[in-house]
Amino acid sequence: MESFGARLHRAVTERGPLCVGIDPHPGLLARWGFEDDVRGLDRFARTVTEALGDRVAVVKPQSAFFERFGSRGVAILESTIRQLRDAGSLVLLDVKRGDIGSTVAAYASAYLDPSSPVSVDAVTASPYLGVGALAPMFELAAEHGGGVFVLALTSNPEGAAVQRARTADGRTVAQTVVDEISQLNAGAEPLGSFGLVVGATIGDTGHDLSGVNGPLLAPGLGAQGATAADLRVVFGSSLPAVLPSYSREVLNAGPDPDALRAAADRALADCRAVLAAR
Ligand SMILES: O=c1ccn([C@@H]2O[C@H](COP(=O)(O)O)[C@@H](O)[C@H]2O)c(=O)[nH]1
Repeated sequence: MESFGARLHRAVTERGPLCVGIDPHPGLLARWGFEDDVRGLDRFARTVTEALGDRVAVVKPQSAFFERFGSRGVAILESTIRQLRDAGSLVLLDVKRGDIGSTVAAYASAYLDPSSPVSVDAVTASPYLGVGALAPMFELAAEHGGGVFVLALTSNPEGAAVQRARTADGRTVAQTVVDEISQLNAGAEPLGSFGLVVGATIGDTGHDLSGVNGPLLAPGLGAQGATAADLRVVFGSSLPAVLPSYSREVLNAGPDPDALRAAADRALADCRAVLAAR
């Protein structure tokens, strides 16, 4: 079984370092001229999938925007995942799950067991019940070639109070998360399967990401105010591992598929210019 890290490395080599989110905000549905209902959700997700599924390395559906329509929204999430995988992009489901270990095992089977209808290539996870509590997710991901991106330094301003608090040994909470994920990826080639979420908005926080040996998902670009140039400030020598992530910045260009593709191409070009100049 090929690891997620290896599959991601190949996807980024072939398609470029870019993740585009599918975030069907009510405001975006309105802007696209779609109703804020299940049909509008379906049209939105299909439009993004058909425009970008065959050219972007990673597509990141935001589960919340599907869940808000109940079981019919989740059914659309299922079909969106299928279509994206058929089109060749890796699917990173943004669900930010985390719980006690026995419940994490159930989340793991939901998203990382290939027999599940909502099985994806990778998920986002929250470490605030302890990184160790996510072990069932790491284990199932390793077994099936999946990936897990754990929140470390999130892009929102509220995150800092928790994530940059100091633990008893003087490290920040975020640095303990970084260090635990680094251990999981030790020795993996060409890239570990366990990633971190580090917002592009956070500036130079002095955290040491040099040993992660896994992908660094960078949301916060575009709508939240960060630019590709900020990636250099946030990530420094770890730039090669960065997977820049845009949602509204690209989605605002829709629903015209050509305009969506052009917006994704622009985002990729902006990031490539920074990542190539490292
Ligand atoms: O730290 C984080 C973690 C996740 N996100 C998610 O990424 C997208 C960002 O959307 P934009 O429209 O590009 O702002 C969204 O789904 C968030 O839930 C994040 O922003 N920051």
